[in-house]
Amino acid sequence: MPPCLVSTRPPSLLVSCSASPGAAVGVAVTVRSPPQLPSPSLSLDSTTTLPSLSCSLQCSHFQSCSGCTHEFNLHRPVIVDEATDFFKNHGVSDFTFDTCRLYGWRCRAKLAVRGMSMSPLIGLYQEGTHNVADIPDCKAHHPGINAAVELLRRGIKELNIEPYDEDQGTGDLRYVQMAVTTHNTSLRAAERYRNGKVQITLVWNSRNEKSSNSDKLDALAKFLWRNGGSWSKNHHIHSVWANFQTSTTNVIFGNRWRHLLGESDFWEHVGGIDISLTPSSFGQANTRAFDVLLRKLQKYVPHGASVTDLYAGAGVIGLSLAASRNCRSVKCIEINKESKLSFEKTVSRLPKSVVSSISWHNADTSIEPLSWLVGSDVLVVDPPRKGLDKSLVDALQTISSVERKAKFSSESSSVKEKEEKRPWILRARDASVQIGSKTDSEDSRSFPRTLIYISCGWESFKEDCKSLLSSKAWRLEKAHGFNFFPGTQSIEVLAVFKRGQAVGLKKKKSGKKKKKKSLL
Ligand SMILES: C[S@@+](CC[C@H](N)C(=O)[O-])C[C@H]1O[C@@H](n2cnc3c(N)ncnc32)[C@H](O)[C@@H]1O
Repeated sequence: MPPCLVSTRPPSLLVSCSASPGAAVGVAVTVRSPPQLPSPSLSLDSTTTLPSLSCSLQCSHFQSCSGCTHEFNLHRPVIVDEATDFFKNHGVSDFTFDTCRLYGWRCRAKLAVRGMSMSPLIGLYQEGTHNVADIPDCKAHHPGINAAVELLRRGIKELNIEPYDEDQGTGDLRYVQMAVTTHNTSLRAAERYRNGKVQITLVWNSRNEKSSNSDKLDALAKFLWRNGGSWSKNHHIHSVWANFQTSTTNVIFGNRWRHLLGESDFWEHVGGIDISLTPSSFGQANTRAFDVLLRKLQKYVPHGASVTDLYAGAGVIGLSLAASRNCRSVKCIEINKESKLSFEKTVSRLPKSVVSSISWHNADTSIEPLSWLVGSDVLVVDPPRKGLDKSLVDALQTISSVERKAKFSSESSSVKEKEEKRPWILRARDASVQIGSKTDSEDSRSFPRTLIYISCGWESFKEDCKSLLSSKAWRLEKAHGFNFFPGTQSIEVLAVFKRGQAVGLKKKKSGKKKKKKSLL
């Protein structure tokens, strides 16, 4: 842990990290017991080093903006205590928590644009309203995002761009998506993060680039590029895109995307590989924390394993495993067809040494989930905040009995009969990409023995976890937390489940003494 300095901020005794928001530090903390707060009677001067931390946000937008809900102890959200207890109660007493970067961590942001052209508001909705809080000094944003927002603000004013009016459905600019790439190999590694470049997507209130206000879009894109693009003195813009949206719903993006200026390809480097992300595909907001998570995850996947990656987005997790663990096969399943292009580009940059059979399928995980699992050793799931689809939980709960039946039926019937009785046999699907030859050794009777659950929704994770454990089909083996969203009570969890029950639990009936010993 880094040393802490006592803040001079009255009236309560506050302790703040020695790292300033601009320093954007990364710290790894293993949580074993809650940190001790200093006793109120302790007399401290402004340089006293304490054994505990209370890193504070110090953001002028706190409370008016809904992005951050917690101002203090950024390094250790309160929910970590709950998570530690939860995992302990379920047999994992060595839950760890990586605090990662506390400030400037957000590399992807979707911001609403409202107000007037002379005084635009660019930020998040205030809690429970559709009033936009302007957040030019956001402490969570990568500094490149704040710089790009300021440039955009200037452009809106100078070019008389009309922010969107939700009530009337009028105006030009509805939202902006900012995504930072820190992957600049011409810089020394230590300088790359700080010098990240921003891909700006302007969500334009028109059907397409031929609409009546398209001249304004063109002018705004050129303004951004002239003042922040590769030829400008202050190069911090990577590229400018447009998305066209006229719907009156709250859906941010429409279906039409156009690359306007700058580089069309956007690359980042995480989990040991170069990844491509189009503005339309899912990307993790906290790039560095995601990298820490991926490197931890890799250790739980045996070399040469065959992996299914459900809720795969552009396949970043699966492809990082293909490269780091030399997987026999990697199968990625994702509902958003827009992620396919990013997946293909990422594959094109995988090291030549990767010989895995790799495929990406545009499909809904909740439909016949078992069909995706057959023949895999390891299943990785990374669902949205609401957690796993019910049909997938049901399938995972019954996986052992299905496997037993499949083995029994294959021993006692002909091949043809077997296939008719096995609805989970992998069916050919549309919109799939296959790279490398298909593995012919896929055992159609076996299912994953390891399940790696990555979660950004603590409440739904707890429910899914309890369902999996109650079925006795799975046991929890390891759990780690990551500070993906400092300033909030959300954490990212990586939980590793193994098939079957722990030896100690199976022997439950054979006496108290024995049970205690084997559970330790
Ligand atoms: C939290 S993101 C994870 C993406 C990816 N693992 C990554 O880290 O980049 C969840 C993904 O699940 C996808 N998704 C949501 N529901 C799905 C479903 N029923 N079937 C397949 N994919 C789904 C979303 O489109 C999104 O890309």
